[in-house]
Amino acid sequence: MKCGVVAVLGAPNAGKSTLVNALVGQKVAIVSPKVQTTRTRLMGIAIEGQAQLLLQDTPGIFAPRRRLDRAMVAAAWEGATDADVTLLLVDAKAGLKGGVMQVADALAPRPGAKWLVLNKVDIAPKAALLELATTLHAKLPFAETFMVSALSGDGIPDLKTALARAMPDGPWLYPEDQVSDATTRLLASEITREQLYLQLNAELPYAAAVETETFEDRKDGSAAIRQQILIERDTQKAIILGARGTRIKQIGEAARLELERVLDRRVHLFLHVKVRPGWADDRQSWRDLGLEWVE
Ligand SMILES: Nc1nc2c(ncn2[C@@H]2O[C@H](COP(=O)(O)OP(=O)(O)OP(=O)(O)O)[C@@H](O)[C@H]2O)c(=O)[nH]1
Repeated sequence: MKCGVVAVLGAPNAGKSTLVNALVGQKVAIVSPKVQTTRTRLMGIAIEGQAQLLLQDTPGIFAPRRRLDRAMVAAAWEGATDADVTLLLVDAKAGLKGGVMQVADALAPRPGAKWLVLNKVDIAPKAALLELATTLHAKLPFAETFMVSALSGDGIPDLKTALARAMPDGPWLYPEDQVSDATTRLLASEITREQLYLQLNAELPYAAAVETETFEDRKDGSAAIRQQILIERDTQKAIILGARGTRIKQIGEAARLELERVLDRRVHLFLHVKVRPGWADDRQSWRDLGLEWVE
């Protein structure tokens, strides 16, 4: 038996969550076209032959400003500390944009094997791939290089096989059927948060948090889930609710359908929007949300 940790690092929007989902073979991390969607540290668990891969999905690395942003950066590096293999995931279409070189610099002194994974080959021009790989290899001696599309699954089986081979010998740390270390409650919060990112414009999703208050198993096999959407101001509440509540209804409906797909059961979802000024700077709010506080 083999078991080890794979950290996935990269600039915001490189496709880290999409890659973890592709390797696990099902959705464990939420994905959106907006940067810095990933807020909590999450581990996806994949199995390949005799090997169990513990995949550390990390928030995108960028220059931290707010406390919440600093927490994300801290979580990213923590995820990479004990990794047997660290993947530097690069959006091949965006190339070196978005701070890729800074991530590579910071990665250099870290222990463990470092592999380069160029993602989004489905939309990146072929010529750019080779050039990008050459530039990054000049910067850091990566032991392996892969070209994949986390979205279409192209190249993913090869990467997974290679990762399995690189894992150290040892017993599996999680049961065979476990796909992530997130609680069902946290997953439920994340799925609603994903809809906020997909359905709300501009900065609003970044000012919001989702807390699952109750998760009730009903006799008929369905789940009743009550969640609070925390935001900072009344004006934001009006936007999330929409005219006659149409927006929140759409958010709830889409989140419910996704929850039913992921949990494989019927779901009743009750959303409540609550204004909590300054929640992002409040220690107790963080604890309620399952986030680790950073000074
Ligand atoms: N065309 C294409 N799009 C991709 C691919 N992988 C990811 N994406 C898209 O890129 C966007 C960002 O993907 P995420 O997986 O959320 O990226 P992330 O690196 O986790 O982002 P952060 O949360 O900002 O750290 C989403 O719209 C994905 O659908 C790919 O292989 N091809």
